[in-house]
Amino acid sequence: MGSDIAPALSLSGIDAGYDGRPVLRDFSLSIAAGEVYALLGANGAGKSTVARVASGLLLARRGRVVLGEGGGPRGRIGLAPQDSALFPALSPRENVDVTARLCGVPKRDRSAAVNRALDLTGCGPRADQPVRTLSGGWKRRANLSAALVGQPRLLIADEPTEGVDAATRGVLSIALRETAKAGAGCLLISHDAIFVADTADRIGVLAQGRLLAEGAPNALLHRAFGSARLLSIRLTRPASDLAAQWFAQAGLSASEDGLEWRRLCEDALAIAQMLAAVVDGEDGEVAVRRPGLDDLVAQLSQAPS
Ligand SMILES: Nc1ncnc2c1ncn2[C@@H]1O[C@H](COP(=O)(O)OP(=O)(O)OP(=O)(O)O)[C@@H](O)[C@H]1O
Repeated sequence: MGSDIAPALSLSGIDAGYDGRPVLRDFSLSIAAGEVYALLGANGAGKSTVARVASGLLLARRGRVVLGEGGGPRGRIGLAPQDSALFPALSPRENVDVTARLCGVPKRDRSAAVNRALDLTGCGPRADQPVRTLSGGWKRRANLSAALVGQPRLLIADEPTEGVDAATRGVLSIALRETAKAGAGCLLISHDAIFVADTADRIGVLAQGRLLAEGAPNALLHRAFGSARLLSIRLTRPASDLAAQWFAQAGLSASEDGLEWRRLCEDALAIAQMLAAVVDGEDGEVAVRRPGLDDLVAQLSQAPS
């Protein structure tokens, strides 16, 4: 993203928390117009707190929140919260229409704006039945449509893919990409590493209220892991003493429950071949894969900050 583009969101030097307990300390983040920025991090890292500060739901004790060019009205933020903000007795179309009114979309443009927002998430086939009768995936689509109807300059989507299937995930990814292409900045909060890898231009990894890494997903993965591969062995019951000895000698570490053994290394394939017969004898499975964003989050969250 070019630095000449005005940020859709700029947070600088933010201190924020709850009941006097700090969560974010001297926290800064900038999202360009046209950019999808994903915040990743373990449970409790502070991701939703960033979203609350950005959307004005939580007041920062210190620091600056600047929206759009010099800061736009709050109506220009579209918020798709983690817990759906829809009226269960109304249909997606009626819910999106209510949000359009609240955002101040003029009456003459409202029907087109509602249709456009429903189309963006592919919500059309379920647009006219009560939200309470919809499955989780369709509710997620409707939730995002409501956030999009005001054509926000900043879209904040908190866990938009929680509990959705692969097809819906694909549709929601395209909806976010289209929204960014139309010039909005998107703050995406997600534990869904596949969705983030498909959707985000940049990611930030948050731990204990601090950004530990920031950059394009592939660049961050390359920086963290280079050409190393992740070797993992999955067992249905803890390894026998002899197998455990083999795994430990090959440099693998066991998970807490003893059912998974892992090692990140350059020669993962060779080690997997060497251990194949031992794993087979334990009735287990061995796999070698490229480390992903969830591995990056786990690695950074474990490292002392
Ligand atoms: N309303 C609240 N009152 C008090 N403490 C809160 C409140 N909301 C969040 N917290 C605390 O603030 C910290 C950060 O929470 P936050 O919800 O921002 O994390 P998160 O990264 O979004 O987590 P998750 O992935 O589980 O949604 C946690 O320790 C949490 O317990």
